[in-house]
Amino acid sequence: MPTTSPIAVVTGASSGIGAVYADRLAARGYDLLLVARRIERLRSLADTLSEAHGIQAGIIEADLTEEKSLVHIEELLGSDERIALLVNNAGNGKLSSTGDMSDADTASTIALNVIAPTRLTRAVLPAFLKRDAGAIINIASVMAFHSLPITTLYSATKSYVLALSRGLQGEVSGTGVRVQVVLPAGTATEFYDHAGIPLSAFDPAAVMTTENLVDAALAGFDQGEDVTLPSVHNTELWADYEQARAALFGATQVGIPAPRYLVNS
Ligand SMILES: NC(=O)C1=CN([C@@H]2O[C@H](COP(=O)(O)OP(=O)(O)OC[C@H]3O[C@@H](n4cnc5c(N)ncnc54)[C@H](OP(=O)(O)O)[C@@H]3O)[C@@H](O)[C@H]2O)C=CC1
Ligand SMILES: N[C@@H](C=O)C(=O)O
Repeated sequence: MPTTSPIAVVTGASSGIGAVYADRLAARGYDLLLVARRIERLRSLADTLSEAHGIQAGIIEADLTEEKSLVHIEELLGSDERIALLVNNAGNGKLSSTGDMSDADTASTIALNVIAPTRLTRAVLPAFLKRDAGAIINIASVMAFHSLPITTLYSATKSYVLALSRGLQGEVSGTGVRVQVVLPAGTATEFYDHAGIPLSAFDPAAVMTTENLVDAALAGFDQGEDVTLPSVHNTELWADYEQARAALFGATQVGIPAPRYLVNS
């Protein structure tokens, strides 16, 4: 039976953070469009959630590093007026030095973590702005502002997601459209099955359960946060970071070289 419930599109919904987002959004009454490559997982999750929450759950088998998949999802995002929320969650990352990464892994991580959320955001934003309603949740990472020798490329892609989200927040300011960027720290998911370093290598005390992560991220969304750091207890740290960032930017706008660089004049 056709419904008028809002639809949440969740990429990377076949496991981990995306699968929990799907459950929580279903519990909030969203119909779902679940996107990933493992169709059997999507089908099982969709059946479970529609049964448990009485919602309609659609599934789309898509490799978001492939053009034809992106075009298909873009067309949906731009045309289905029931779509009210896009969760750009799908992502991967090999934890290795840049030189040790294969060309295929390098391309895959940039395509999935950078190109896909950009394309899907650009597909849905005009419709959200036209309706003056809608929300985009981008899943970045704390690695967006911290690089290690084994996370260089991954950190760069997540830094892009953070910067993209912050810029979008400025673009939609004053409208009914919201953009939230979530920066999880280590979270117990299958991410590490493909990352090259097992989850067991991390301090368990520093790793959050997926349920706690998503529940905290949605609490941040409900509180109207633009930037949500689920594991950071001291909110002043982000405020200080942003204040320092703005001050540094202001200090760049002087038009003359700093004295320490006038060494040959
Ligand atoms: N786990 C952690 O410690 C942290 C994770 N994150 C981020 O959280 C997000 C979710 O990751 P997480 O849940 O941890 O890991 P998972 O590996 O459990 O989930 C990744 C999801 O992305 C999907 N995906 C992977 N490749 C593709 C592709 N080519 N096309 C479409 N979908 C794809 C996977 O589905 P399928 O394989 O079926 O396609 C899966 O559903 C990622 O963006 C990650 O960077 C951020 C900080 C910490
Ligand atoms: N996925 C994790 C890799 O280090 C993270 O983003 O924290």
